[in-house]
Amino acid sequence: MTQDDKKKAAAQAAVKYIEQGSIIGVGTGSTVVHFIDALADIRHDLAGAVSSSEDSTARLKALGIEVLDLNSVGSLDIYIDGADEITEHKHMIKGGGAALTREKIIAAVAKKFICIIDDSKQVPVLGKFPLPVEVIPMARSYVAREILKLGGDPEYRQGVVTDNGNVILDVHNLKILNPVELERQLNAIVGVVTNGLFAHRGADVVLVGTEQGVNTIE
Ligand SMILES: O=C(CO)[C@H](O)[C@H](O)COP(=O)(O)O
Repeated sequence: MTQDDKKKAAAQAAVKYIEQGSIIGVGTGSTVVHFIDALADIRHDLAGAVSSSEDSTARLKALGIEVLDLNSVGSLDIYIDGADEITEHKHMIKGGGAALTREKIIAAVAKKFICIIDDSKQVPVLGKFPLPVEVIPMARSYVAREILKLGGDPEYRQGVVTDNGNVILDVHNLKILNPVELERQLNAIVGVVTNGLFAHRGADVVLVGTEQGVNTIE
């Protein structure tokens, strides 16, 4: 079984959490692509979707699923998205696909966050995967210097502009023992839009694709 097979199995398992007539939040990434594909069978049961990226929006629309502005949605029952790393406490690093800010906004609104991953994403401590930080372009060098003071090694993700018109710094060499505090510290740097730590608002349910099938962590 490949890593992609495991992603697909986790993504398909998420469909059963969707209630008829609901509006769903949809993340970004290769695991979410499998999830959107799995929506084909139930697309007529959905009242619409809120999307975290232009890529997911295009895929949802191609299936005939209406994509709604988050501002027009009073509440959101469920958000489904992948992760780059996740701990047993359901704290995550996200943003490998540069969609972290919209992902974090939708996750904040949603009542339930379902994280879909293959088992390579499970880690004891966050930080091996470089932590993405979305930054206003003119603040890039200043933010990089502030991140150095926090003990991380920021690297400018060349050639990437987020859907919000900003840039990404990937922060290497962090051993993140207190993700809630680091999330707060990074967001307090002027010029940071948000960072890829999802600790203050972690996942509620994790669906893990493994060789043996899909494990559910509630
Ligand atoms: O946070 C994300 C995008 O910004 C993705 O959820 C994360 O990068 C995982 O991606 P994939 O499903 O391709 O492994």
